[in-house]
Amino acid sequence: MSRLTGVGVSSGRASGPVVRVADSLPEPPVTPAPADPTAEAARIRPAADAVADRLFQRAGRVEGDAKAVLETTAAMAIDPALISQAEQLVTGRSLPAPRAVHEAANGFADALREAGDYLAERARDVQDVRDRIIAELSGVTPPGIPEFERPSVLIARDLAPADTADLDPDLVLALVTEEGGPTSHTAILARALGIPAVVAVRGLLAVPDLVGAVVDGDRGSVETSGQAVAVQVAERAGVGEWNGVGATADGVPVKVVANVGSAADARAAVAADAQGVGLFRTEFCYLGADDEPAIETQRTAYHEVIAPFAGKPVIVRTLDAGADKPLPFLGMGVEPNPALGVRGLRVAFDRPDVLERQLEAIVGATADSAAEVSVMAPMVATVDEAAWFADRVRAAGLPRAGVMIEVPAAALSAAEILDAVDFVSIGTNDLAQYVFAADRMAGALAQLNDPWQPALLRLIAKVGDAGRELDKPVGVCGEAASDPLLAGVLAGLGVTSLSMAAGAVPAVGAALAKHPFATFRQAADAALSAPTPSRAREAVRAALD
Ligand SMILES: C=C(OP(=O)(O)O)C(=O)O
Ligand SMILES: [Mg+2]
Repeated sequence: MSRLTGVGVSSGRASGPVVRVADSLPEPPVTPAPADPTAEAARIRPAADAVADRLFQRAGRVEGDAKAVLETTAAMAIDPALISQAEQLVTGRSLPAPRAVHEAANGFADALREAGDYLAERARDVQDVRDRIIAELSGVTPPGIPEFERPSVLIARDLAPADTADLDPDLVLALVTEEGGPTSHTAILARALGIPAVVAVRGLLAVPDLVGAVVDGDRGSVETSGQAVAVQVAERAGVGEWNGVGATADGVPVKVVANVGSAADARAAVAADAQGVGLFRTEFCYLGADDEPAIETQRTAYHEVIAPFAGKPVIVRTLDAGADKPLPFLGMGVEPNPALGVRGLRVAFDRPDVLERQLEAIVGATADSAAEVSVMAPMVATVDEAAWFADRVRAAGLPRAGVMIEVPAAALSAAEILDAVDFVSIGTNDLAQYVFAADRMAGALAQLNDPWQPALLRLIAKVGDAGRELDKPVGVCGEAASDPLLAGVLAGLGVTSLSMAAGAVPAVGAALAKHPFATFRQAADAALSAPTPSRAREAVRAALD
């Protein structure tokens, strides 16, 4: 046995035989040039249609988040822009169809990667669609998860949502990936299934004769073996039952709400019984647009997302763009250090007109729905910025204004900021990045971006204390909220709502219902005084056992 380490992103221990997900297809060659480029180009659309049909068929057999994931991937496969670009590469540059799809899709994936953060993770989905269409064109089996014959540990470079959407949880003992980080799809999926997972395990795929593995999601370790390893499931968290009302066992309310970015996400959130929306990322409405979308276009797009939540809270986040998530119409130059540059609310200081038009569209979408809409700003650093934003929101006629706490300075001024706004929501993805000076997308720094880092939890505690003092809501809408073991800790730290991908909603709701509030307070104290993330996890497990 040899021991590898990575970042534990879902608790528990399990061991068993290994099933390895095939890597991406090899890069298709640039030659030979097709004899009839028009006929070659005409092969692309039917291949994309066939891929989409299969994904839609799979979507028809499942519900909720899995359905939304498969439908979104299917829609990506038949994206007219992707298909027509690939067709043009065949007719214009005489590339074989598989190569043309490869290049066109890579262009899209690069644009998403440049868009940074959350959108960068979508690049993986485009690659997945690319490989499916290429496999269809080439008549080979698409890469992805092979059929499981028995319960196994799934090993992969990284996992795409469409690979795993309809995975049978009874057959997957644990997930281990060489790439990915605490906010990756693998992490979200494993927590939703209640199975252990370790990501960013460097050297995993280079292990020769990997037959069995022992996975420890708490310690972030994987023992690999060339021999068969018996199936054993120790401390599998399981998902448990949830009645749809977020509360501790003794009835202290902690709202369990969803992160959404599209109408499909909103449908998945409703299907998962989310109590509302804690983060609506509106960037999607602007993506790929050369010009700023008209107010009416925005209003319609927002309405589609907000409307399903009649009588429920929906927090709409204003545009989170900048040099790291560039939008052509903002005309922002290249910055040497974009994560620290003019991004989020900072863009609105230069372009208040863009914010004003967005607020007008949100007011319209709110009027068209029966949801309880609030608005919040990303990337706020000071009390003055928070007050500036709240003034504009109220002047636009919206009843509730909040800000995200994702810059350490804002966490340290939480009480003063909460005084100026109606609520705050902690963005743990960025807060971790800025507290540890560690790019959230850098796999090599995944351990620093672990939300169990005690230094991060101490900052969250400061914000929770401020919320209690001022009796105002404090949410968490970063990926930390989707970890069921961490959920109770966050509640104990004073967090009053947790917002996450729809798939994580039932597991988090069930975890909150397992213990009374006082137990979560004790667990939170134990996590705060732990020296390392793995010791924090162990201490919390002990407190909750
Ligand atoms: C929720 C967050 O915002 P985003 O992931 O969109 O940057 C965060 O930073 O935690
Ligand atoms: Mg953020």
